[in-house]
Formats: sequence, C-alpha cells, structure tokens
Amino acid sequence: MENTPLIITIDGPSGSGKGTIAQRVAKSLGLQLLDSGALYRLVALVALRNNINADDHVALAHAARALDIRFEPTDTGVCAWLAGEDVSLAIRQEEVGLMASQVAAVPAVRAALLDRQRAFAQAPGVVADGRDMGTEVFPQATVKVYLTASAEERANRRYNQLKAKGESVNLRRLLEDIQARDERDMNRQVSPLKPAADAVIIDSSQMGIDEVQDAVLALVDKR
Ligand SMILES: Nc1ncnc2c1ncn2[C@@H]1O[C@H](COP(=O)(O)OP(=O)(O)O)[C@@H](O)[C@H]1O
Ligand SMILES: Nc1ccn([C@H]2C[C@H](O)[C@@H](COP(=O)(O)OP(=O)(O)O)O2)c(=O)n1
Repeated sequence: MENTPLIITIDGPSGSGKGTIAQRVAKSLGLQLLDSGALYRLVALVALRNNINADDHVALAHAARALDIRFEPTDTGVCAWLAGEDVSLAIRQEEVGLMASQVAAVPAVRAALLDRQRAFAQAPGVVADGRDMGTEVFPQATVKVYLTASAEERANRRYNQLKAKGESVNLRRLLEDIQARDERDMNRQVSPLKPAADAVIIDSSQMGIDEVQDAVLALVDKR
C-alpha cells in the first residue's frame, strides 16, 4: 500500500552504534527518526531532578505519562525539549543513562511510552532505534536489524565519544557500566533486549560506520 510507512528498526546494546546508524539511514532515506532511548532518558532525568527513587514505580509511571516533550530533528540527530527546556545534552550524561536503564525495567513506564513511540510510524516511514523496536513496539517492521559489538569495543567507543565532548572518563568504569547496563537490559522481565526472530544480526566490532550504514541500506534495498 502506498501510504504504509516503511519501518526500519535498529536494536542493540549500549554503544553498538544504533543512534549513529539510525540517524544516517533516516537522513539518507528521508525518513523520521525515533530515538526511543531518549524517551527513557527523559523519564530518568525527570526522576533524578525530582528525587524519585528507581523503585518508586507509581511515581515513575506518572512521570512517564506526564512527560511534556518535543523532539526537533537536527543535522546531528534530534534535539529534545522538556517543558520548553533544551535537555539534549543533559540526557546524554552517563548518570542519566544508568538511571534510564533502571527506569526502563518498570513495566508501567514501558506501557506509558508505547503509544508515543507508535505514533512515529507515519508515511513515508521511520527509523527507530532502541532495545525492543523490532520485538515489541513495531513487530510489523519492514527491516529489523540487531546491531551489536563486543563490550570492550563499545566501551572504547563511548570513551572516545565522551572524551571528545570534554568529559573526564575512565575506561574501566565505562566498561563496568556497559556490562551492568547489558545485564539489566537483557535480563529484565518486560521487553528484554534480544534480537527479534526475524532480525538480521550485524556485529560491528570490526566494521566502520560507513560499512555498517551500507549493510543496513542494502537490507532496505533487498526488502
Ligand atoms: N562501527 C563503528 N565503528 C566505530 N565507532 C562507531 C561505530 N558505530 C558507532 N561508533 C561510535 O561509537 C559511539 C557510540 O555510538 P552510538 O551511535 O551513540 O551508540 P548507541 O546508540 O548504540 O549507544 C559514537 O561515538 C559513534 O560515533
Ligand atoms: N527501546 C528502548 C530504548 C532504551 N531503553 C533503555 C535501555 C537503556 O539502558 C536506556 C538508554 O537507552 P539509549 O539507547 O539512549 O542508551 P545507549 O545510547 O544505547 O547507551 O533506556 C529501553 O529499555 N528500551
């Protein structure tokens, strides 16, 4: 059908390159971008700012339902606005990422964010990156990619990324954080991180960004 949106999902662990690749593929195909991790990071930021505890599920679900947010596409991804404040940088902090991983394990938070994510599936289409895009949010997606890389390589990438932003970083701690996040994201009860049965697995440990982008675009061409 002409108006059926093209849905491309890119799931995988932290630092595998999902955001970078999703952004490039969306740009190259003229599609919308859904950075679903940003939604969980926004809930985490609200929780941290309001001293909401990671085990206070009622308050977290309320925060997720009440999120007053707006995404604005930019050349380098999306700008995230929370109640009129540009929080694009704030949500990228490692501390917010760790809280996001805890917040994301709360079923009521995931349920509260589901419709907001599905609303992105409009013609001509969307590239969605996260943990459960191909398994839960868009099981009908046209192309599903599970992007991964070794934990060491992902920690190295994160190290370089944060260092380039001028943050003081410790490689060993980053690796520990990545491993803790993997453990939580992969073993939680609801929507754990795992490849969809029909996903194509790409291990980018030994691949450059252009190479991964080409591999995903080739899958889209082949569909
Ligand atoms: N294939 C790759 N090779 C080397 N570096 C990469 C590759 N893919 C992504 N990166 C870099 O790794 C860092 C993390 O990528 P990002 O897209 O933020 O990952 P994710 O969204 O999966 O957490 C970024 O600095 C990005 O430029
Ligand atoms: N669809 C999604 C997206 C993110 N999450 C959770 C899991 C992650 O630890 C946090 C943050 O996600 P994000 O993709 O921004 O994190 P990384 O950039 O991969 O480090 O949110 C999720 O559970 N489901």
